[in-house]
Amino acid sequence: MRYVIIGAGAVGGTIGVRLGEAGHDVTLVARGAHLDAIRRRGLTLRTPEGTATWRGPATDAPGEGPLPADTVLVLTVKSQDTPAALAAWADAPVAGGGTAGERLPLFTAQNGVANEPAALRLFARVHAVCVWLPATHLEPGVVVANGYPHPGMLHVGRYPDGSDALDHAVAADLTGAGFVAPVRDDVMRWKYGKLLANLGNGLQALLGGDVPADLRDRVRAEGQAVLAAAGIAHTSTEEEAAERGDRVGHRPVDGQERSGSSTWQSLARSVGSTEVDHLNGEIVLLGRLHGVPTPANAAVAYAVRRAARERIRAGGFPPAELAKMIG
Ligand SMILES: NC(=O)C1=CN([C@@H]2O[C@H](COP(=O)(O)OP(=O)(O)OC[C@H]3O[C@@H](n4cnc5c(N)ncnc54)[C@H](OP(=O)(O)O)[C@@H]3O)[C@@H](O)[C@H]2O)C=CC1
Ligand SMILES: CC(C)(CO)C(=O)C(=O)O
Repeated sequence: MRYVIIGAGAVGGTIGVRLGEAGHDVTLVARGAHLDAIRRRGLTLRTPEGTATWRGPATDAPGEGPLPADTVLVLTVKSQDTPAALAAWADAPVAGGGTAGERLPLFTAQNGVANEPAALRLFARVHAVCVWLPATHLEPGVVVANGYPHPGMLHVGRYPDGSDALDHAVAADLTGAGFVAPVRDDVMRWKYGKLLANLGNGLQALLGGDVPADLRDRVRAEGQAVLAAAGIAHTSTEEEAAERGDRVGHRPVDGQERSGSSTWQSLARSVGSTEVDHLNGEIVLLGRLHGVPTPANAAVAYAVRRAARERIRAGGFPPAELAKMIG
């Protein structure tokens, strides 16, 4: 199998470099200064165990020629970038006829739960990955992965449910590349559990440092109430933690702990958008559909959107204003 990693940032860069180091055929998809840096100097992955630099094909779009029929596409852009990335790759021709959307499998290794239905509009074969992988991408050409002793846990399964031989084959490749990669028949249950964990991302991005427990508990309690009202199954914090055990911890890299959540990193890099509408915003959407009020998640989503628009750097949003909004 050949892997095309669409969005070789923190998560995609870690997965791509580790698969490449394990001997797999990997192409990285990136854009802008990050793509330029990868083309010039390779992609450098810094981990608690040392630094590796991957040198191989990097692109920003499918080429003119057809994609090999054994290509596996792995989508690792932030959720707000999913529609454009899917559109760019769905109609790419595949060797032997047909398009990527018709023939190639697409694995969504992302947070949130809206990427899979979006992918299924354009790709017939969608697999979901629940990603526990603490990584950071702040500098072009460089990714830092703090996971230890494994770089991360990647639950793999068919969307919307079930699992097949390809899930097992991809999980085996990920395991060979150092990840903990269980195959799940109910991968979306894991992803909804992860969604609850990620409701703290926006708060962490706004305030920096550790999220105050009372604020984190408020957004999670709303999330739990909404999922219960919607009848959506999710893993519990205890089940998640037991599964990860001591396999997915983290350590400093070159003396530095991980700086902040993936949402924090979007503000820190001032990219102008964040994933918040697919995290806290997903709870707001489900709350509106099922008649459950979600004022705390709505306030966090609003504040993160404002911070991204006004390019307020991560951790710089006025805490008093936030506390007033959340109430
Ligand atoms: N970081 C983490 O520790 C974790 C992240 N996740 C999830 O993983 C997913 C990816 O997050 P993360 O790796 O942090 O994100 P990053 O921003 O680090 O990486 C995504 C990369 O994709 C690039 N990109 C976006 N759209 C395109 C496109 N159309 N073509 C080419 N490149 C593109 C981005 O470029 P640009 O910089 O220009 O936007 C960026 O370099 C998210 O859903 C996140 O929530 C899950 C667990 C942990
Ligand atoms: C939970 C965490 C921090 C790492 O897996 C994450 O999902 C994120 O930063 O988005």
